[in-house]
Amino acid sequence: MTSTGESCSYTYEEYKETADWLLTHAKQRPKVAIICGSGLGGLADLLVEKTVFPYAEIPHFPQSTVEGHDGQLVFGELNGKLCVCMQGRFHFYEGHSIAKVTYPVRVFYLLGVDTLIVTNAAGGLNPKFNVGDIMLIRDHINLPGFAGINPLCGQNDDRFGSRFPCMSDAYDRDLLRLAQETAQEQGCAAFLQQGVYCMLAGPMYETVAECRALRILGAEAVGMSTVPEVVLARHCGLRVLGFSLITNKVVTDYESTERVSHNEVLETTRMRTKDLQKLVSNLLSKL
Ligand SMILES: O=P(O)(O)O[C@H]1O[C@H](CO)[C@@H](O)[C@H]1O
Ligand SMILES: Nc1nc2[nH]cnc2c(=O)[nH]1
Repeated sequence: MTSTGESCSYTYEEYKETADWLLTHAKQRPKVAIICGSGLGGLADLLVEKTVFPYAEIPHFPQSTVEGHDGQLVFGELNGKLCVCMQGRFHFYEGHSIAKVTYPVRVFYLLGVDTLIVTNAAGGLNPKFNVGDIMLIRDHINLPGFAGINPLCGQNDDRFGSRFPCMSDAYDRDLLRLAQETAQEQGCAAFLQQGVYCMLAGPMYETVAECRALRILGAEAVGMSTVPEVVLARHCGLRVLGFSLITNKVVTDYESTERVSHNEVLETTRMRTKDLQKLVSNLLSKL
């Protein structure tokens, strides 16, 4: 890893060393990678024939520091599909560089993964959304990217992807359709939404004025993750499907007495995690 001032990047060889270590130690060769959001790591517990690697044991792997993110990589089978699950993701606000936050994505690519499923906990900006809704991510707004915090900044490595990747197709339309169909079949269409996720660096939640501004920008859910991983996944050609669990409604009114907290966020994930797990698991059987 090289680090100059605020920027930091990994070499191709470092990603390769991690991938080769995992290929040596794991029996499975997954095609699907799943990143579990805050309080949503239970999905990885459903895998069978598991091989579990605490992040601390994996060469070059970063460490999780946030409650609700366990910090282990789980290989196994879910509903007939070989998967690798990140039980705990990395966030920029934890002090990780953006290269660290996204490190696992290139490792997944080198493992032979072709599809990335991302999940997160997010605040609902769209007034039609309810707490407990599952929002399929149709698109995102990379707000830190507007300010130059982007995992693709720096020298491009053509072995991963091109200098100027397209992002107008960031979220795979076929996978979105499949997720909708699956939700209909399992009877959870009533709380399924679709919308635009906006990433802010965090770790503070938003002010009233910020929430109002985000709505004007077209954001429908807000969180502190996901976008960097998706950008890097698209750079190396992975198909992406994303789910935001709406854990709270953002405050857009100065008279409101509601105060969001991470406890509230984790409580909502507990209420809806089984539905989300079922949705991902049912969908996997169709891939
Ligand atoms: O995006 P995930 O990791 O699911 O978690 C979301 O919830 C946490 C805040 O409660 C932040 O980490 C935010 O990004
Ligand atoms: N930024 C942000 N992240 C969240 N994660 C869960 N809820 C929220 C929220 O309201 N705002």
